[in-house]
Amino acid sequence: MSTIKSGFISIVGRPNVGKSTLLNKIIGHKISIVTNKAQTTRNNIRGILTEPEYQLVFVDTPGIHTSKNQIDRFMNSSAMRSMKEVDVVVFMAPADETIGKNDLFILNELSKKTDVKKILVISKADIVNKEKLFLKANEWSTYQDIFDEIIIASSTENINIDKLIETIVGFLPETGHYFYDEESITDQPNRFAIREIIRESVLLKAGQEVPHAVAILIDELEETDEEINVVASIIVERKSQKGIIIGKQGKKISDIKYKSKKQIKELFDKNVNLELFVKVQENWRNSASLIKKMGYDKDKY
Ligand SMILES: Nc1nc2c(ncn2[C@@H]2O[C@H](COP(=O)(O)OP(=O)(O)OP(=O)(O)O)[C@@H](O)[C@H]2O)c(=O)[nH]1
Repeated sequence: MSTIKSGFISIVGRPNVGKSTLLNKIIGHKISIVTNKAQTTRNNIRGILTEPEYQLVFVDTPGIHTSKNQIDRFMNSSAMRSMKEVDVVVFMAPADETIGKNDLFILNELSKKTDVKKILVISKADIVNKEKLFLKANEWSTYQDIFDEIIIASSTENINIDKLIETIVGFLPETGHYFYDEESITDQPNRFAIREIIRESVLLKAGQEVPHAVAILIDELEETDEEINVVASIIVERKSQKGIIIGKQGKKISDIKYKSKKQIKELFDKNVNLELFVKVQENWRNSASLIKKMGYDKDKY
């Protein structure tokens, strides 16, 4: 039986090189955008591609993906950190532009990363002729040692996109599990976002005291034009953790509820009714490192 491969990927590069277009192409209709409001202290999840054999979780690298004055923001340490926390970095540079100082800056940073796989995508291959493409590939070959793979691709013409996906999958670890269950990311992005908000509130309010092995299950979710009704369970591994999350006279759980409600309200701009339960389920997932990998790093708080 084959083992599931899964991991985190970020797509980096100067503005306008085609990062969003590539991501949309890869994710297709499966895109599940979680708004910025839902994710304040860690990498944003931009989209997830789930297949029986693998799951690719694309995360935002703040300042590299969307910023106009990209280099300034790239310098900020959270962008640097987020590059460390992924398994694969896809660096994009367009076939029709010269290698600029911004590229060189990112290249220099990439060259220092030994713990991630790096793929160079020479993008927009469709807009230059073969001769120019050859010259461009040649130009980039100076930097080939930095990369584990170089792929010439076009998102709009669907050139080498499958090859890119295959390459990414090849670089991912065999984890044997998905990070996100498929149901929650395909047709129910709201459920996904709410779950993330609650999880974040739990970790902010009780993260120091409970190991980061907390799972959130949305038991009920009803949405009308005016309001959202949510019933959710916070799953912990041990009884003692349940006590910590509930807190003295229910103080902590009520803080968690208040914070979650506020954020869900902001996100959807509707009234929110939220019921939270804390349940113990031993060894629900025996992997604190997995949680850390998903960005719940207490060092960030
Ligand atoms: N011809 C061609 N155009 C492309 C391709 N990929 C992207 N583009 C175009 O390039 C422009 C920029 O693409 P985006 O995907 O927005 O680039 P980005 O890197 O996400 O840009 P920022 O959000 O500013 O960082 C758009 O006009 C796209 O249509 C491609 O493969 N071929």
